[in-house]
Amino acid sequence: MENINQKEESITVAVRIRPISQLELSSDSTISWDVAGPTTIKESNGNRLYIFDKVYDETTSNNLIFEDLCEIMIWRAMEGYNNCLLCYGETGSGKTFTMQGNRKDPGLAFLSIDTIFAYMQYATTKEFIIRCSYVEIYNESINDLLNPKGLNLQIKEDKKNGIKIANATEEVCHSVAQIHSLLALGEAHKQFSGTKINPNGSSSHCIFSIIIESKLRSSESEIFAISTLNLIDLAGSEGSGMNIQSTLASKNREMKHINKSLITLGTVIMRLSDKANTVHIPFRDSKLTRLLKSSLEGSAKILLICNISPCSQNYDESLSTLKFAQRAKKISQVLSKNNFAEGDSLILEIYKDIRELSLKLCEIETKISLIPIINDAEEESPLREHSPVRKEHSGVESLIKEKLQLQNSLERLSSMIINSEKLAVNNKDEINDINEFAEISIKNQERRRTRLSIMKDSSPIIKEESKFQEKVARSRQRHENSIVIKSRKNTLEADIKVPDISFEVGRKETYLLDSVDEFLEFQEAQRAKELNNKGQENIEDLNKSSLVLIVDEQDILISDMEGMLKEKDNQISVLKDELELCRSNMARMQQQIKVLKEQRKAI
Ligand SMILES: Nc1ncnc2c1ncn2[C@@H]1O[C@H](COP(=O)(O)OP(=O)(O)OP(=O)(O)O)[C@@H](O)[C@H]1O
Repeated sequence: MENINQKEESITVAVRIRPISQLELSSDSTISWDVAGPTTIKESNGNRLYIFDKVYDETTSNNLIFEDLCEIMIWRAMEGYNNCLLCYGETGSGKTFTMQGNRKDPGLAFLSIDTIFAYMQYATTKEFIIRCSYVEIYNESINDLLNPKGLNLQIKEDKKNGIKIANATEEVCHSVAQIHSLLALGEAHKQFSGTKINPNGSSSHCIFSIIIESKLRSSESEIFAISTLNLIDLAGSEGSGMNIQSTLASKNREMKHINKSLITLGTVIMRLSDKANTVHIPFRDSKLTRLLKSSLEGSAKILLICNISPCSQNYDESLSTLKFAQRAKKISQVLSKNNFAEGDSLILEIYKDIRELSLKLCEIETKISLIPIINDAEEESPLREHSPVRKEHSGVESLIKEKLQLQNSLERLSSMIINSEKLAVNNKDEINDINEFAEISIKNQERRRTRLSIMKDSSPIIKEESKFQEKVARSRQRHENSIVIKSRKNTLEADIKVPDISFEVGRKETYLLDSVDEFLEFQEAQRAKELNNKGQENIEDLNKSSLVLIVDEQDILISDMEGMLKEKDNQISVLKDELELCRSNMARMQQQIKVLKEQRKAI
């Protein structure tokens, strides 16, 4: 598969302005920031413009941000690339709303989970294992949000596994509802600051990690992919940017610790953004930066969403957030797919265990079937205790017990593996067990699947996935219709690999042919069939999805051009203002020169 990410990319940075609050409406606060285009934010009372990958105003929904920036992140994650979403901003700026949202507008974490499950239903050739962990960094201590006893967890660092949190709970999840309940459990264990600005504000950095493993469904295949999607809701950044010393002096210990992580993050970002920097990068100075080290160095694609308040009373902090965002934008990363050894894969380990247990189960079933059945007469016999059959029978109970245990273990192991069929059944269960959230989530998954099939030609990852699925479907079809020529005299046996994909599906088709000529003829016919299929496909593809894509692409192009036009208009108006200023300065200077000349004449 083409490696789409072996090029240098910068961190994706977006800015989101939250709506003005009731409290702010009733105060004498004014609006400080305007969105001047899809990528530009402007000071309301000034001419300063800041440009990012995306800028969102107060009317933007989480769903729109997700489709703009996160959907592709999930696709990458499903294909084995690490991703990290960070929400940054001062207290009350909307970080948690962006991550979690509400029932009407679910946040990026919930939409990510829905999309992961939609993808798993779409990718019919693969099987998956999903594991989740949820930790917070509070007062420079890492606590397990899924286990209240897991306090002050340590960071483990080794060359093979990279950076990990030792003993953090990792739950294997097989449904959306199960992940939702983990998020709710974590929420109940979080540290809250409860400030006046934001009564429900969080005072810790919260990291929700989803580890995604996938493997081709063919049982022989040992090819697997593994990736981590980190969703990070940072604590309020106030005081971590400007006036650090004065702010720190006036805050309590908790605040200092929050800031220690964020100030270190700021320093790390600043040094990484300076390409000429040769100074040491202090990743190890805080827990947050230690955990983010490998992501920032390129092991994960980073999406940074900087949240700001629109109000004048928060101007300094918003400006500080924008400057942080500008520095982050300068960081380039060279991304690569995870390269794990077989021993690191849970999915392969589970497959191995399933194979071993199935074998044992077979042996036990054979043993049980070989034990003669005691008939009633024998049971009644006074010699029954000494009967060899009876003796054998005493062992049957323990065999049946062992069989039941094996069956339970097998069931438990295979329930960890997710595939498209199991999900279809799961979704039905979730609908039956209806709650409002499950309904929203299932509708969401359906929508994502539709988008997935519309987007398949425009995303390199989806294109590969769908090309692959089409190939497998074709090869299966061919296998069913294949003519197996029976051996006659002078038989020639030839193993014909299905072109391109036999390696991936790990399957060979064996045809028995009578002569070399027949073999060559057969090959020719296969090739012709393939070409014919391709032609058909191209026409169908063109008819079906091209129109939708062309319209979609044109819409994006138009909105981008409108944004660029707005930006240019803004720049022109800034330049016009400057020209006007220059002209009036020039007129004033000419006037002064005239006066000076007259004065000189008079002298
Ligand atoms: N885009 C938005 N649309 C509607 N309400 C929003 C939006 N952004 C934020 N809010 C509301 O503003 C308030 C503060 O937002 P939120 O709790 O997300 O801030 P935060 O940055 O996470 O704060 P803290 O750092 O203290 O946890 C909440 O009541 C939230 O519902």
